[in-house]
Amino acid sequence: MSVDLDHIRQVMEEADCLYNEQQIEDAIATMGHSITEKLADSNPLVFCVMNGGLVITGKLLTHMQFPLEASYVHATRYRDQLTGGRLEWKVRPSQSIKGRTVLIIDDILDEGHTLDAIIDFCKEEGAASVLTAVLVDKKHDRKARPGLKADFTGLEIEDRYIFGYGLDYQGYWRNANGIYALKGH
Ligand SMILES: O=P(O)(O)OC[C@H]1O[C@H](OP(=O)(O)OP(=O)(O)O)[C@H](O)[C@@H]1O
Ligand SMILES: Nc1nc2[nH]cnc2c(=O)[nH]1
Repeated sequence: MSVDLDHIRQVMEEADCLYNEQQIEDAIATMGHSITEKLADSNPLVFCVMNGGLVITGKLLTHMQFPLEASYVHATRYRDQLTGGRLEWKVRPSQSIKGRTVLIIDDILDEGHTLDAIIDFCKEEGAASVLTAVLVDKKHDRKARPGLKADFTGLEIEDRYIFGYGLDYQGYWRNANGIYALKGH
């Protein structure tokens, strides 16, 4: 499918900036501090959830100055759409997680089906403990489980379709250096 780059540019021009770069960087530093307090002595295995977790994971890792192993998993359920579908695993963890402390990092906890499925998988594989960190938590009452929260959350966000800092609009603008809401959504 060909992409209309004029449309992609127009989406950015019309979007509302909900958090700017400084606000996000401050939130990431605070998350890094909290994670360090909790996990510094646990030799964790840290998984980035591709693709959206790419930016937050890279930035967060530099605030985690203790021994850890970093890797990635790839799971998707939106596939360039504005609403989620069935979770598709593209890459499962490649190393053994049995007995390990696992930290899963993603860009957003929206309904939470993605994180829930990854948590379940890690537990089934015998992880000693599974913790989660997300840059943004979307405020609404459609969570996969009532009260579902990540262990570490950077920012709360209103119930709109957002992009930037790893989050995409039709595969674009993951590189935007702020968090933006799509006009009209
Ligand atoms: O809480 P949920 O409602 O499950 O949604 C959150 C997930 O949706 C996005 O992934 P997406 O499936 O769009 O893939 P991507 O990371 O490649 O953008 C995002 O990166 C999270 O992983
Ligand atoms: N880009 C993007 N991906 C999502 N995945 C789940 N919710 C969202 C959202 O608001 N924006």
